[in-house]
Amino acid sequence: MELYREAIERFQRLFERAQNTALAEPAAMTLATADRHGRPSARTVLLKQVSEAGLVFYTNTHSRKGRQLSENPRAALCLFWQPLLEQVLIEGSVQLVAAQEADGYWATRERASQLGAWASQQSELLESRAWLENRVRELEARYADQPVPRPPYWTGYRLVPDLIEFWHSRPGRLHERYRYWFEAGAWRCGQIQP
Ligand SMILES: Cc1cc2nc3c(=O)[nH]c(=O)nc-3n(C[C@H](O)[C@H](O)[C@H](O)COP(=O)(O)O)c2cc1C
Ligand SMILES: Cc1ncc(COP(=O)(O)O)c(C=O)c1O
Repeated sequence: MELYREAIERFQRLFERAQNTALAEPAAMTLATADRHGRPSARTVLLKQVSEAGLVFYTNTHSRKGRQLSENPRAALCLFWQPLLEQVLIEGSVQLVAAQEADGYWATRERASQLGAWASQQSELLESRAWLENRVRELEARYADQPVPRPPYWTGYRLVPDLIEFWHSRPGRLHERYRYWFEAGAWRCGQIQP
């Protein structure tokens, strides 16, 4: 676990550096999932928490990614912080966060985003923008003067890493790659050819 702790701390230090750049969304990460047949898909999500317990993002469990994760609870993340010329790849298994933890994060979200989570059946076909806007108006009326509760289908996922790779750009494409991975009951690490 010492190597794992080292990898997470290394990630946290890099993430802090990324947050001190001019990047608009340093927490943006590409999340790759696959369905039960192994057919992959990818999209951007925001990293909301990172610790030795894993990396947390929030989304709709009925979305395409949510359905894929229920069929196949493994995922991969890719973060590229251009001003730092640093890339991090993370792979692992994914689990739902505890309801209390999701409630805690939900409470910090902007009210408009909370209503948006109720309004949108994420990843389903949309008949028209007007329909969606009307739904938001209805929800505004329904929850007027009261907190917006967390929808049962909106929660967090925690990716528990079994591979973390740090990539740093170097001249001649001779990049530095340093990989930590879990194998046969132990964490290992080593450099990888560019
Ligand atoms: C910078 C950025 C951050 C995003 N963050 C999230 C997020 O944290 N959660 C989320 O559900 N969608 C987020 N999205 C939207 C997703 O990329 C995606 O469109 C949505 O989750 C539906 O994906 P799916 O149909 O593959 O499930 C973000 C998009 C961008 C461009
Ligand atoms: C649909 C959706 N859900 C969730 C998020 C991220 O969470 P939050 O809105 O709480 O920052 C985003 C960020 O872009 C998003 O587009």
